[in-house]
Amino acid sequence: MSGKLPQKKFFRQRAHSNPFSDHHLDYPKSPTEMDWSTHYPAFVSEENSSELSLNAPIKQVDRPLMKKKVEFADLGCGYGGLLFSLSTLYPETLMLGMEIRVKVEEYVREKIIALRLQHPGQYQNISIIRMNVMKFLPNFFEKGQLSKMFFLFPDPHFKTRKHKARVITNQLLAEYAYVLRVGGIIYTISDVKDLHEWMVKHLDEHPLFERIPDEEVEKDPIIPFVRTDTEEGKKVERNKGEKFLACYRRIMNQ
Ligand SMILES: C[S@@+](CC[C@H](N)C(=O)[O-])C[C@H]1O[C@@H](n2cnc3c(N)ncnc32)[C@H](O)[C@@H]1O
Repeated sequence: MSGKLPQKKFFRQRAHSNPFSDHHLDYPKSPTEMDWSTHYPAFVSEENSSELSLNAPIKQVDRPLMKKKVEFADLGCGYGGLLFSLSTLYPETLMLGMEIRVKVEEYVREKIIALRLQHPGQYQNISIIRMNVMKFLPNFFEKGQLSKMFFLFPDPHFKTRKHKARVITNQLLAEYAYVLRVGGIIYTISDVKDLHEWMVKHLDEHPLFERIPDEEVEKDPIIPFVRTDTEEGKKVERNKGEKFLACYRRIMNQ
């Protein structure tokens, strides 16, 4: 491994991947079966070595214990701009990008490896998984595990018959509410007003989310990165497009 950053031009893939087709994705049967040690080797717990020491009682260790659990999830992370920015800002928080396109996932994975080599000790807290966020989320995360979920410039799926492929729907919100802890935040942003209004409508209607007032949202230190640090956000900036932001807090069951 040279530590050379991957070039995006070799990892291009057509913009849309059908979330309903069979992608032959690997996913754990449940969160306890997920091995995070290969994703975040610097966060593997020292307790594993004592488990394996000669004097320790013999015990089946399926997968290494981790010091931390993933807390931030970027759903449909694309080329990973947000992860790379937040990584050094919150070095002790584990973050995961989730992306359905093979080449795009490969690009982010290679970039993480290269950055870890270039900057020893850094970028250890970010990783990526190729997955369909519409299908297997509760297989990866326990109830209330996540503190932040990002839906940044999701695919708009303009046509009415394609709306079911949007990543915010009533059914999916129930899953997001399950993996997001009470007090956790969903961040949504889009340059497509119709999609923004669709996300706001669904989140407003859901009993487990409440909208965070704009004045409060603007005080959140993550917001500038949400607006400008993803590849899509940069593209909208270049084209002088408008960006519509809406953030929601997970609330308790009434
Ligand atoms: C318009 S791009 C935005 C990427 C990134 N969030 C950004 O702001 O640059 C939407 C991304 O979501 C991914 N995506 C769409 N549906 C998905 C799904 N069901 N599961 C995982 N990723 C998905 C697409 O492959 C694409 O990379």
